[in-house]
Amino acid sequence: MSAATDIPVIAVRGLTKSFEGRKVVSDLDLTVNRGQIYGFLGPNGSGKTTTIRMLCGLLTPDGGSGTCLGYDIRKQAEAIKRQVGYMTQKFGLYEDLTIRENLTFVARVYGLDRVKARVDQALERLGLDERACQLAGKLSGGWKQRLALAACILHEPKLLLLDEPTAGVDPKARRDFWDQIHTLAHEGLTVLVSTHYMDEAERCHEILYIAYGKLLARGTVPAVIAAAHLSAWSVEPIRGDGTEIAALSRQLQQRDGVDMVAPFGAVLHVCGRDEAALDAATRDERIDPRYRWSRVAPSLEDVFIDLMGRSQDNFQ
Ligand SMILES: Nc1ncnc2c1ncn2[C@@H]1O[C@H](COP(=O)(O)OP(=O)(O)OP(=O)(O)O)[C@@H](O)[C@H]1O
Repeated sequence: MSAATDIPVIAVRGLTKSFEGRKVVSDLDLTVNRGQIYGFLGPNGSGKTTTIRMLCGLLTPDGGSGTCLGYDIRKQAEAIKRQVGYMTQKFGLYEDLTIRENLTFVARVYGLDRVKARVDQALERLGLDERACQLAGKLSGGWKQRLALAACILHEPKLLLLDEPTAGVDPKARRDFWDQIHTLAHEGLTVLVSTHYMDEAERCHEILYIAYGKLLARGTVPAVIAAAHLSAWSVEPIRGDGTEIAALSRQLQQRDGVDMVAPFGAVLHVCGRDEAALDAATRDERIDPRYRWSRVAPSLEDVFIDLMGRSQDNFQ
């Protein structure tokens, strides 16, 4: 049976997985549409990799059901694996083989047909053709990731599951990598990508924020920010050596009405879910001449820090 095109690429309900008696993914519902880029965000250990592995048939869920590419995630794992490109955090390339040799090797290991044509196409799609003869071991981190992505699309998957593909890669290379992801999405590929970088989150069509195994927020970046109902102030020290701002941060964290305090360089962001309570809680400090307080729009990072704090409270 082949996957129908009008149904969601991923449609799962109630996904649950425990390790050693501890729930790491809890009752997760997820629907993903074709040609879109979904960013999977959340603190370390929140269950992103586990979810990705359940979706592509590498791990069987303890509970829940659904389909990936039209195939049952419990019963048709092999069919799913054939149509999914999965890029793990660590790609095992052969350093003493060239880019082309690496791709040819991967194509042969997976028993693909038309090896040369597939490798040529992957090289071209990812702009690797001019470097095809370079040794993989001599590539920068960004180019290595691009090679890993090329290896993932050799079998022409319909869905890419990318697990922190740009961890440790410099900003320019990350931007280039994201341009590639967008090109692939334009060509019809659906992408679910986990990341810890806010700038990458902002390049997704939708983001999914997961903490302690629970999906806490999803939607476009503006929708996720709006749904958090956060009010925010930024606090800038006018004079002093910066030690006061650390003390101020500690003081404000204790106050009712202040839900989140986070430093961004020399500036402090102070947020609350109840605007009146936040304003009341910070009234005295806002007239302190050592600081300049300005009302700001909450950033995605503010929202994530707040969500993380809240989920931690629920978890403990
Ligand atoms: N095979 C396993 N056996 C036991 N525990 C596991 C196993 N795989 C994952 N875990 C645990 O499950 C939790 C969730 O891990 P997971 O890798 O899914 O999180 P993550 O959100 O991808 O984290 P990160 O952002 O650090 O990659 C972690 O506490 C991890 O230690």
